[in-house]
Amino acid sequence: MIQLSLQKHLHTADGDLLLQLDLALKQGGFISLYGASGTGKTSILRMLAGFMSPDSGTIHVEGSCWFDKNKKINVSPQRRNVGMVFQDYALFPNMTVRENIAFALKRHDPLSIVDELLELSGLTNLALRKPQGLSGGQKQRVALARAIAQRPALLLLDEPLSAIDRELRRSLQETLQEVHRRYHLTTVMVSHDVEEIVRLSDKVVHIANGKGIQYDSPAAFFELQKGDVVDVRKEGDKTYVTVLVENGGLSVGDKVKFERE
Ligand SMILES: Nc1ncnc2c1ncn2[C@@H]1O[C@H](COP(=O)(O)OP(=O)(O)OP(=O)(O)O)[C@@H](O)[C@H]1O
Repeated sequence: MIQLSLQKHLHTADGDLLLQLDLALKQGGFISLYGASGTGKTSILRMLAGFMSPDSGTIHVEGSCWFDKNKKINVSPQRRNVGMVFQDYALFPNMTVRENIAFALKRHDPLSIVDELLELSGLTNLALRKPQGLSGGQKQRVALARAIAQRPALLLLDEPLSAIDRELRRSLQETLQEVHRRYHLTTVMVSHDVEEIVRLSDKVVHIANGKGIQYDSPAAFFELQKGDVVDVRKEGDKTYVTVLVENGGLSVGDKVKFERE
């Protein structure tokens, strides 16, 4: 269980904003943060990772306290056991794909984990390449595999797929789904993409006016029903339409499926 109660004054372009967030996230859950630009979504991830200090509040992750303002506890980012994937994949340029992933292993971890992740991410044939020889989507797969290799208590994804074109994004979403199914990593993702949120997450938190409101069904939050168009996107001369074909909405995977026409 992950429990947070955070308060932070943000200095936004429109003046000061008090961000207040109370959240409980069950182990293995996948939650998405959704909201307009500048509402503090990335700041929430940074506070979870330890790169930004809340003004007050607490963060507890699976029984350990990472932050408690009153008790003056603020565990460093290195000791928080967080995996992160951001839009700009920060890979080590001088290491191969395999080495980039292996770098995240803990000391006694078997190297077979790297092979498993290479296979899961469709990177086996690229294992010996350096990052400069990879496409954006492939680099993002490496970043994801590396984040998973450390088997973090919390996986933080900040619009990890937004710089990637439609086709690749779809296949990366499938990889993310598979990762989540296999490793049960508690995941918090920032996304503006309704389709992505409904497909991947089991809860959504809408951040607006400094407050976060949690909804148990992303499909219901977006007021989607069977047959509704979730997303229309033009890419080159093709138009992709995503439709919700089953209304159930409480979880992704078996219950919510998508089709393209
Ligand atoms: N350390 C800080 N202290 C106070 N305010 C900050 C700090 N860091 C960032 N901010 C401000 O917080 C606001 C929210 O930024 P943040 O990146 O969290 O929003 P966001 O919801 O992720 O936006 P986007 O969707 O555009 O990525 C911004 O106006 C930013 O300038």
